[in-house]
Amino acid sequence: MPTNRTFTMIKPDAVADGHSGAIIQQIESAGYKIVAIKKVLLTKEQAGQFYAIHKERPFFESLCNYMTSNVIIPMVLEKGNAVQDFRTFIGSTNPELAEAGTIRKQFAKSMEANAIHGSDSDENAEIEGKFFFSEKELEQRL
Ligand SMILES: Nc1ncnc2c1ncn2[C@@H]1O[C@H](COP(=O)(O)OP(=O)(O)OP(=O)(O)O)[C@@H](O)[C@H]1O
Repeated sequence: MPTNRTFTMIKPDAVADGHSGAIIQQIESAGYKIVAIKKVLLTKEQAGQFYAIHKERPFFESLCNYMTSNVIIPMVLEKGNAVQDFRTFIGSTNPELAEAGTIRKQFAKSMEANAIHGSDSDENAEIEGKFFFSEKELEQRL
């Protein structure tokens, strides 16, 4: 059964460029409630763990370097049909292909530095949320 939560993180480029406030405002305006939020500087090891599924890909090392280049802002969000709707809301991984008005169309710089992450399934949303937040932090009722 689909849950109503997804996991996102504002990536280092968007934080460094001062876009985190605008992105959070758009997320809230689109109807997502913020269940949990923090600011984190990942270690290389943590970035490698988070993106372990990509470890054989040619961009893996560069991705881990990028993800540790500045702080990120991980969040757990709540809304009906959260996972699928949020993927549409942020737009394509490649910003050149992202629809007008999406977060990536507005703020992404490249395929790698693409401003924001969104979980691709309910199962991954739960795993990724627990990567950054304790059970207690995720208990919040909105
Ligand atoms: N070909 C590539 N070159 C460089 N970086 C890439 C490439 N493909 C993916 N990435 C980076 O790895 C991340 C994870 O890739 P994935 O295919 O899971 O994309 P996604 O599901 O759209 O992104 P995310 O999981 O961050 O929401 C991308 O968001 C991007 O930062």
